[in-house]
Amino acid sequence: MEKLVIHGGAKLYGEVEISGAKNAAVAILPAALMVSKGKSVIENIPAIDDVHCLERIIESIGGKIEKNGSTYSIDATDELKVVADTEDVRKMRASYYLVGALLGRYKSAKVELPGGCAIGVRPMDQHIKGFEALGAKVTMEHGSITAKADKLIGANIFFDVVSVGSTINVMLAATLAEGQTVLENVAREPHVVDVANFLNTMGADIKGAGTDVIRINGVKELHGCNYSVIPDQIEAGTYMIATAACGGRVTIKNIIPKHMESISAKLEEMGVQVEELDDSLIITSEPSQLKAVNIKTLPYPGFPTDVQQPMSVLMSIAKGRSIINESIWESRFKHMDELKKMGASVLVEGRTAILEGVPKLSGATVRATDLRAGAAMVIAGLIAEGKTEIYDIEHIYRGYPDIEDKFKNLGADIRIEQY
Ligand SMILES: CC(=O)N[C@H]1[C@@H](OP(=O)(O)OP(=O)(O)OC[C@H]2O[C@@H](n3ccc(=O)[nH]c3=O)[C@H](O)[C@@H]2O)O[C@H](CO)[C@@H](O)[C@@H]1O
Ligand SMILES: C=C(OP(=O)(O)O)C(=O)O
Repeated sequence: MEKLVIHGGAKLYGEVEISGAKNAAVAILPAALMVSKGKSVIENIPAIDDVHCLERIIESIGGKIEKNGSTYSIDATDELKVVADTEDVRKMRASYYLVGALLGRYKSAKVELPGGCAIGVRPMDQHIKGFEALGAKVTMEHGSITAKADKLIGANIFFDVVSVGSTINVMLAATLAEGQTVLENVAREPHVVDVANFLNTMGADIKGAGTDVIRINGVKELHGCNYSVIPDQIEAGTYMIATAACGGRVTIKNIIPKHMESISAKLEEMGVQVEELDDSLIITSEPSQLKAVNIKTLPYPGFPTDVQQPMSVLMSIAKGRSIINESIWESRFKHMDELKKMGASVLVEGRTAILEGVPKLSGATVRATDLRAGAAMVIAGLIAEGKTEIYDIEHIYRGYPDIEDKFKNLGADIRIEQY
C-alpha cells in the first residue's frame, strides 16, 4: 500500500504542464468503440487509473488498443461484445458511456452499474429517459443496465436536470440513430464539447455543443480519425489553487484560459494575481494577503463542483469568513473532517460549508475520502506546518497524472512511501 508524505511550507515556483482532461478522455475512449471503419488515433490521453481501467474494459469486450506515450490507437472494427461485466466497470463512473456507445452501434448493451466518487446519490434516470425516447427498452436488474432497440429513432428530449453524463451518453446513442435528435437543457462543459468535436471528426453531424441545445442528425456509420483531447480544466484549477495557497509564482501550461474563467475570477477576488497568456496562466500569490470569498458550485460556465474541495483549502486560510454552497452533489464535504484535523475552522450544514480563515494549518494524518478530496488534502499538506501523511491515495490516482512529480518540480517536499 502507498501513502503520500508531505512536509509543508515551501512556496511553489516554475512551470507545470497540464495533461489531457480526465472527463473528456473517459468519454472519448468509449466513443471510439462506435467506429466500424478504420482506427481512431487519440492524443493527449492522461495517464490516470480511470483511463487504465477503461483500457482493460475495452479490451475485455474485444477492442484493440496500441499505445505510444499519451497517444492511443483504438481499433474497434471487429465485432465487439455488447456485455461489459468486469470488476473494472463497477470501479469507475464513466463506464456508463459504454451503454450509449454500444446501444448506438449495436442497438444493444448490457453494462454493470458504474462506481466513481461517493459524493452523493448518482442516479441515471436522465440517461434512461434519453435512451427510451430514442426507442430503447431499458431495464436495471441485478446490478446492471440493459438497453435494447430494434432501431433508434431521433427524438426531442428535454433533460430535467443539467447532467454531463446523460448529455454525453444520449448524444453517443443519437449519433447513430435514424433522423434528428434535439437535446435541450444539456450540460455545456468543455468535455461535452470535446466529445461532440471528436464524434464530428469521425463523421457525426452534431451542432450546438457548448450551448444548451444540441442538434444531432443521425449518420449510418463512423470512421476513424486523428484527435487530441483538450487540457484538463480541473487539474489546471487544482495547480492554480495550490500556487495561490502556497505562495510563489507558477506558470500553468497547456491549458485553454477560457475554460478557467470562473476559477481565475474567484482567485483574483481573493487577491491572487492571474496573468493570461495564449495557452497558459501565470499565478502569483502572497497567502497572507488572501481575502475570504463565497462560492456556489454550478454547471459550466459556473464554478465547477470538481474544484470545490481544493478551493475549500484555500478558503480555510483566507482572512475572514468564506461560504461554500455545493449545489451539485449533496455529500461533497467529506474532506472537511480531515481538514479540521489540520486546524481548519469549518462548519458544515447540509450543502453549505462556512469557513473562518485561520492563519495556518498544521500537519496531520488524513485520508483521501474521494478523488478531489485527495487533491484538497495534498494542498492542505503543502501549506501545513510540519508533516502530513495522506492515506487512501488510490482515489487521487483516478484523476491526477504524476501528481507527486509535478509538485516536486515546483519545489514541494512530497513523496510516496510504502507501508
Ligand atoms: C466522469 C465524469 O465526467 N464525471 C463528472 C460528471 O459526473 P456525472 O456525469 O455523474 O454528473 P452529472 O452532471 O450527471 O450530475 C449532475 C447532477 O445531476 C443529477 N443527475 C444526473 C444524472 C441523472 O440521470 N439524474 C440526475 O438527477 C446528479 O445527481 C447531480 O446532482 O459531472 C459532474 C458534474 O460536473 C462532475 O462532478 C464529475 O466529475
Ligand atoms: C467526481 C469525479 O469523477 P467521477 O465522476 O469519475 O467519480 C471527478 O472527476 O471529480
